[in-house]
Amino acid sequence: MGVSQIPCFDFSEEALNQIQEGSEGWKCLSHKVREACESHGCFLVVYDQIPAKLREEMFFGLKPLFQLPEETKKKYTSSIQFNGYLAKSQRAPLLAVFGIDDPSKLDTAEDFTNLMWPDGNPSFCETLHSMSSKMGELNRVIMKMIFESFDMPKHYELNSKNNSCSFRLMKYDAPPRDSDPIVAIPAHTDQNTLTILCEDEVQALEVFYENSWNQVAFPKESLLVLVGDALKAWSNGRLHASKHRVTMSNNKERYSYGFFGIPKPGTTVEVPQQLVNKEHPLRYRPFTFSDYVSFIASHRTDEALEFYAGI
Ligand SMILES: O=C(O)CCC(=O)C(=O)O
Ligand SMILES: [Fe+2]
Repeated sequence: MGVSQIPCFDFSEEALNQIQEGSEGWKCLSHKVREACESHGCFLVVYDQIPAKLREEMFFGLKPLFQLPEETKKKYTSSIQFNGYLAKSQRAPLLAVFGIDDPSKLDTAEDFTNLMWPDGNPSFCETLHSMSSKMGELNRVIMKMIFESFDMPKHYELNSKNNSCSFRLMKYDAPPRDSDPIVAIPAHTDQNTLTILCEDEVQALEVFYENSWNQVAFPKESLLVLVGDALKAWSNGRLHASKHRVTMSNNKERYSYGFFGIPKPGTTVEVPQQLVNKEHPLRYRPFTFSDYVSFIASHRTDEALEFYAGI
């Protein structure tokens, strides 16, 4: 296991205030972000615009949520693939997940919390709504930087209209005492565009680069950003989709949550003409994102993107 040398960028309010969108400083940071997406497929951002109190409230709210009876949790279903309540499974034996449809919309957050707590839970509803809005804003800035680094700001406008999100809340049970480490989510790439993750104090997330697994050490107030298959495909394979997994090795439970940027149902993922040339011949055929996700649901395979859309 290597020591984490994941690129880390300062996205603090103070740092971002010094660079206006479109300025030289902004372009320079956009370029570094793109380089990290090409070399590692992931990077850390120090992001103080999520107050420490909001982070605490999020973790504080997750515990009672996952303690609800299984019948209650199962009531949360969704028409979007991999959203809804996903109980522990053979593939992920310690993990339970809520994949929630875009809770940065207040009514979606309310529908979810009213279903889980029939008397309502306005404080957790507000926490979920605020956290997903703040992570959504960070996603917007990073996507904008990536598109600008390719000198394609117009494509950002087009893509942002078709972008939605899924917010995932995750709980990993503690492995039995004295057990060997347990792979709680096997190695995978995310299918979506960009994922932004936050974990509690139990460090268990690993990313694969330079031929080895590296545990992610989150600096204070940081989040991990990962490139997914849809963004890799859009970039004609220039950006690298980060392979990652979760390995639980202590007798402690773990909570994490993440913002998953996803193209809206029916959106086509297509390599723009500007990214195809002699050096970079077309690598992926256009595909409908939701069809790709349905394909994965029935054919879990390594290199799914190459298999499904590779030319
Ligand atoms: O729990 C984590 O930190 C990672 C979860 C993850 O990789 C996923 O949900 O795709
Ligand atoms: Fe993942």
